[in-house]
Amino acid sequence: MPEAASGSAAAAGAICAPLLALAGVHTHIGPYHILHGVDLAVPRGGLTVLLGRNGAGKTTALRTIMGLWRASAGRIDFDGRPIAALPTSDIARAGIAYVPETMGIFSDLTVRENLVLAARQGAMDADRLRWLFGLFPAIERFWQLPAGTLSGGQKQMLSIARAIIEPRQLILVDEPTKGLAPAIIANMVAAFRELKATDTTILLVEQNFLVARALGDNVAVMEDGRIVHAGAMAELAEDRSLQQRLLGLSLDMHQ
Ligand SMILES: Nc1ncnc2c1ncn2[C@@H]1O[C@H](COP(=O)(O)OP(=O)(O)OP(=O)(O)O)[C@@H](O)[C@H]1O
Repeated sequence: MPEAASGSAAAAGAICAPLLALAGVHTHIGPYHILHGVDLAVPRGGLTVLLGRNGAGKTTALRTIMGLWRASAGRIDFDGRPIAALPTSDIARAGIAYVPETMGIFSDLTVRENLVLAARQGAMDADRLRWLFGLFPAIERFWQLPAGTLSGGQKQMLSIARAIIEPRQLILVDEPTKGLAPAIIANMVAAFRELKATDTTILLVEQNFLVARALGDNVAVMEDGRIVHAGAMAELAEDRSLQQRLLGLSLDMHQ
């Protein structure tokens, strides 16, 4: 192959390289072997949904990416750099934010204080804040109230706002719609759509298949600590027998 052609092929490969790639990742929690060789590629831009039944290992995968559990084997690359051995603080500094299912907000502090603490320099950019208020109006409305007084949906929105108070390359979000009323879920979907329109790549654990289908560009399905399916969301959304096989879903039940 002529040199110029092989150079441009390499350049194309670099452009298409996933933002986050897990290869053969195992995680043990104490004596328990939870992840059994996870291979997962999260493309740059867009939203990848991680689906799977309860206990499949989705939360463990997010926590392992974030360095909150240590991978016992395998490789995790973010933006072309190995991160599996880095402390969580360095992984966050590299540009990954994590919104745990437990949300991690401080109930006794005000909404404002929760956001100030999440900003790296302790100072919030005014334009960014205005954009966040547009995304989640409740944040502005309850600015001076203790976060503990917010509703479940508002707390969830605050926890996402904390993750994106500064631009991030990748956010990992664990079941943000769990237990929320349909109207609040619709707000959440709208906010994720807007977030998708920015440069942020999103890896979303989501059990609500309608939400997953509405937001996902790509999907990966976990079972027993492994990825058993990965591909375009459109393909899974159109294939009921694949849904049934992978997720035990009857889509009609979810509409
Ligand atoms: N701290 C822990 N100690 C022991 N086992 C754990 C711990 N955390 C998770 N597990 C086990 O690891 C497995 C995967 O759990 P994980 O929370 O990652 O699954 P999940 O797919 O996120 O499920 P869910 O939707 O129920 O949260 C489960 O069998 C769970 O019981």
